[in-house]
Parts: sequence; C-alpha cells; structure tokens
Amino acid sequence: MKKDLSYLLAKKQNHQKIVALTAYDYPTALLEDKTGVDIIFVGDSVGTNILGYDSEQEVTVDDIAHHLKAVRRGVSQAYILGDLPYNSYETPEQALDNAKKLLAHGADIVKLEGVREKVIKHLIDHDIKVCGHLGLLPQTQQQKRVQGKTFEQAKTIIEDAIALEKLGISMLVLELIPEELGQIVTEKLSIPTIGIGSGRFTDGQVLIVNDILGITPRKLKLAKTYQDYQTLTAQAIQKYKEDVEQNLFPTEENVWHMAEEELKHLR
Ligand SMILES: Nc1nc2c(c(=O)[nH]1)N[C@@H](CNc1ccc(C(=O)N[C@@H](CCC(=O)O)C(=O)O)cc1)CN2
Ligand SMILES: CC(C)(CO)C(=O)C(=O)O
Ligand SMILES: [Mg+2]
Repeated sequence: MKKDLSYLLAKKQNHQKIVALTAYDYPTALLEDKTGVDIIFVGDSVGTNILGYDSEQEVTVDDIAHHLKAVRRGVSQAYILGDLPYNSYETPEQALDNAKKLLAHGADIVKLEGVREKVIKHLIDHDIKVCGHLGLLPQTQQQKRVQGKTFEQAKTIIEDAIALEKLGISMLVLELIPEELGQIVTEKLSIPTIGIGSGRFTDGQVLIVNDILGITPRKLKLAKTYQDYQTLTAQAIQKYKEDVEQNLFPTEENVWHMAEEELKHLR
C-alpha cells in the first residue's frame, strides 16, 4: 500500500514516529522502501553529497528531477518528497512550473525553504502538496549554525510555523534548532513535523543517508553513523586493485571457454 498524507498524519496523532531518510538512487530507494521508511527525501543535499558540488546553490531542478526518476523506480510504498532547489521558486509562476516538473518525475510533495507566502499559496491553490522548512535554511545560510536559541529567534520560528500551517502546508521540516523549540512547534501544529538536528520530540526524524552509512567523511553531531562505508569501501577497492595487479582476478570461475573443436581452426 502506498503511504499518503493521512497515513503520516495518523502517525502523529497516534504518537508513532515518522521515519524519513534521503535517497538519491534506485538501489538505495529500493532498500529503504523495503525496510519501511515512511518518507524518502530527494533533497538538494544530492548536490554536496553525491554530485560533488561545493554548495547547495549549484543544484538545479533538472538535477532533482533526474534523481527523483531513479528513486521513484525503486519505491512502491514510501511517500516521496522532492526539494525545490535554490532559485527555483523566486516567483509564484516559476515555482508552479518547477513543482509540476518534480511531481511529473515522481514526487508526491515538494519542499521549499522559509516563509514564501505568495509562492506557497500559489502552489496550494493549484492542488500541489507543500512541505515547509524552518530553522537552518541551507540554501541561503552557508554557516551551519543552530537557529532559534534566543527568545526572539525562537518566537519568530514559532510564528512562522503557525503562519505556514495556516497557508495550508502538509508537513514541516525543522532543521538544527534546540530540542525545546522543536517540541513547542510540534505541539502547536496539527500537521506532522520532521526534525533534523532538532531534538527528540518532533513527529518524525530525517537524516542524510550518506551520514548513516558513513559515506560522509566527517561525523556530524546531528547524525548517527551505523556503518563504516569509508573503511569497507577503501578495503574492497584496494583488494580488487591488488587482485588485478597480481593476476588473482579473474579466476577460472569468472571466465568462459571455447570448445577445442572450434578453437583448433583459430590456432
Ligand atoms: N551530509 C549532510 N549533508 C547535508 C545535511 C546533513 O545533515 N548531512 N543537511 C543539510 C545541510 N545542513 C547542515 C546542518 C548542520 C551541519 C553541521 O555541520 N552540523 C554540526 C553542528 C553545528 C553546530 O554545532 O552549530 C554537527 O556536527 O551536527 C551541516 C549541514 C543538507 N546537506
Ligand atoms: C533532509 C534535509 C531537510 C536536510 O537539509 C533536506 O532538505 C535535504 O536533504 O536537502
Ligand atoms: Mg534540502
């Protein structure tokens, strides 16, 4: 059964955690879907984590669409979120064009950063599901510092969250804010909140799949590393290199032969 917004909302209401994780390719999406991840994010984090870009700002709508297509082919149950990248939702019309493109390539919902009232209203008026994003906004904040630690900043985030819910967004990502603020926003909203680096009390959690697998070179405080990809992959590549150099690969079990009857004419 394909998961939908009412399934996610029921999880909030029943105090069951929503599990979200990014994926950028088919095999990873297949595994996440099979495991029962609720929401797969095709984030603009693809830029710095997969494409080798220096910044989130280099990511294009075509980049997201390309990875969305791959992810969609691996998914039968998870809800799929596509990020609208930097500069792709400057006007309501541009945002609608780009959101439609992401939906056409497999997204169930689009996410955009900040309180962009006119843009969000335009998308919702056209029946597009929108996920908000408050706290740290990576597309416009290069410094990855915790947001909303002071009373004034926290108050703004709470007011923004309420304003976004009133505009009609279906869920809200909270990034890199204090746990207390994550809890207050989550209690004030009826829609699900999905946190990253925002404490234990949001309705769900999202992480970058590269961080949980140990693909990311450094360990972030906000993440947990479940596997040592760097070491394991370096070992596998090193062993393959040695095997080729020392004629230990391929072996008899990796090769095909001709019948002697055919071969004798060639010799
Ligand atoms: N791969 C990876 N890429 C990402 C994110 C991630 O999550 N992991 N998230 C988005 C960018 N946001 C962040 C947020 C925090 C940090 C970060 O570096 N945080 C420090 C703490 C910062 C602080 O103490 O103020 C940490 O150790 O957790 C980096 C990127 C998109 N790209
Ligand atoms: C998961 C999240 C919220 C992290 O910033 C995201 O937007 C992304 O992956 O691009
Ligand atoms: Mg993003």
